Amino acid sequence: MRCALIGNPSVGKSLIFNQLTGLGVEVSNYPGTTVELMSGTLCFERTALSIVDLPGIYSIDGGSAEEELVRTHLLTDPPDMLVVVLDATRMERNLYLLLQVIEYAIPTLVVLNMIDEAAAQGIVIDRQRLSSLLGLPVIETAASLGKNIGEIIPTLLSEGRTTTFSVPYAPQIQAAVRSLERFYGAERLPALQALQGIGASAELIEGARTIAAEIEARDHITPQQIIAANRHLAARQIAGEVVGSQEPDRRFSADRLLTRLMPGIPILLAVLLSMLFIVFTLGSFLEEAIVETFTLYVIDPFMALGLPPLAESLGQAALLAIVAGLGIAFPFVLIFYILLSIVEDTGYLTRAAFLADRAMHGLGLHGGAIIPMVMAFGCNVPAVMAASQMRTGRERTIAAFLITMVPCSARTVIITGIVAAFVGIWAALSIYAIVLVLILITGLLLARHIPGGQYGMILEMAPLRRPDPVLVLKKSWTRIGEFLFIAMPLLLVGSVILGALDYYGVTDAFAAMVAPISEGVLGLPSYAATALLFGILRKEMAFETLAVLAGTADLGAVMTGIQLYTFAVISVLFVPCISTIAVLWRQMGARVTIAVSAYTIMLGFLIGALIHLIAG
Ligand SMILES: Nc1nc2c(ncn2[C@@H]2O[C@H](COP(=O)(O)OP(=O)(O)OP(=O)(O)O)[C@@H](O)[C@H]2O)c(=O)[nH]1
Ligand SMILES: [Mg+2]
Repeated sequence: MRCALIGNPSVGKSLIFNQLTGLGVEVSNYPGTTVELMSGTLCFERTALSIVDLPGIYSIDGGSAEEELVRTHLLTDPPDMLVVVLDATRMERNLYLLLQVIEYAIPTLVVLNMIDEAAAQGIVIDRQRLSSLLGLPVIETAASLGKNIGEIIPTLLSEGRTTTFSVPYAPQIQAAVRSLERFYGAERLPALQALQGIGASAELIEGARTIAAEIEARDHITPQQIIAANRHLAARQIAGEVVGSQEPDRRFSADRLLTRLMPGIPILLAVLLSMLFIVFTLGSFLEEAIVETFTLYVIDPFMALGLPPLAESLGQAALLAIVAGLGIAFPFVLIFYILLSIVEDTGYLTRAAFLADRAMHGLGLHGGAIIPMVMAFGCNVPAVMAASQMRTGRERTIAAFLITMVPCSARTVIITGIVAAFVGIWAALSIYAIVLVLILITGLLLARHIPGGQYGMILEMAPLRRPDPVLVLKKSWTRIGEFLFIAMPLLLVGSVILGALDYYGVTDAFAAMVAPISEGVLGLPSYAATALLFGILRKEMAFETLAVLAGTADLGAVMTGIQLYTFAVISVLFVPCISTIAVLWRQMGARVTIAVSAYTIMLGFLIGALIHLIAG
């Protein structure tokens, strides 16, 4: 099934197209932005629908490049259905085009866009009346607010039809059309076009020219001018019947503030930053409290039991997993989910997604991914869980890769504890820059190479409202349950396995085995490899283990700045921590988890080796 968007310049076609298909077409407040055919696909109730964004035109019978393009498209390769987009603030001019388009007899839906702008200007349109005059379905939208965009495709498919209206042309035009039909066996539309000097059949045009010359000689006006005048009159009459006025809508509309680039983007940034700040500070506070209490009352007493070494090792690994899960991931998960439920229930999430949509498309994601992506700076675990709600496997995979690369708070501990403390603040910031660039590159590459279409996101803009605290807590709790009861057991198992490997000396053997790499290729002391391995358990354990193995907390005394920098970059990049791996496995499956782990290991070592090569 193929459909096309058609309308005057700057009525919002491309904006609608973007929202329907998820493709980035130039949207600008400048007429004539779209000068070629853009097509995209949309999946609606299991049928694929291709949509073409036609360039904006004022008339379909003129000679400009765009007009010819649109006309040829409709004649030679007609879409199955048409969406005619009208600017509700300029009905007469827009109806003029509509009246021409309906002569092509393609099933049509009329979209009255910019309905928000019309309301602001005090213009009201009698939608029902318009619909019955034209014999076509009509819906009202505000593309810039995402309003009713979700109605377009369902209405088009269920109600799109050809019109019952025809422009009352002057008698001499009707007579001319009839004789062209009779003598040349032409259809009505080609006959009308031939009278205006356009069309594919030279014979028909020749015949029409003779008739046109007669009309002009008699009436001192060309058929082309008569046809245009008749259409203008019809457009004016319809507009006169359906357009009314009311008090301009001067109500304060929060939506207008939130969904425009200005001040929408600054507001979005402020919201994201404050969410991040809350997740960070409250999360770290809870984390510290939980970890300290747990160490004091559980781990220390356990170690004091003096169990046999194997039991002690495995027990310790299990306890470490509980600390990692409950003490570190849990506080972030909890706070993130409460905040997420709040932005969702207020309705702000859809506005944020709407604003971020275009930027995220470049990375193969949708606007909705903005919140998980940003919150991953707090902790990757809830971000991965949030991303597993995405609709297509392609998006979930891309999101899994990108989210697990985002430097979470534990990785920030490494960056600040190792690099900012011993190398310098600019060096620390440069690690963030490296990681962000890698995330961008990864996103761009994945978006190009992961198969599967990019589908549009249809956002239903629920009204803004105050969230209900009870509902927010309930929702957060259900989501947290997933983490506690599904990811935690996996985390425990993984950790115990790592503990056993350590007990049987596998980790030391590993360090010895990779010594040529860690020393030769990365320029790191051999114990650094063991520290990196422990970083899998809890990211910042890479830092703590390194200090233990180096025998001092003053890392600057035992390793060079470059070594510390390399170590930090690798531990930030390579393999997400075991909690993240556990949720990845649970939510996205083994393949994605293995792919993400392999990719990040490779990336970490590659960048580490590069740094050593350049600076070491
Ligand atoms: N207020 C308001 N502005 C809108 C609406 N829809 C689109 N716009 C704005 O109108 C401008 C034109 O939108 P486009 O989507 O580029 O229009 P177009 O029809 O593709 O234009 P051409 O490609 O030039 O034919 C942009 O600045 C949009 O943000 C709407 O419903 N309300
Ligand atoms: Mg456009």
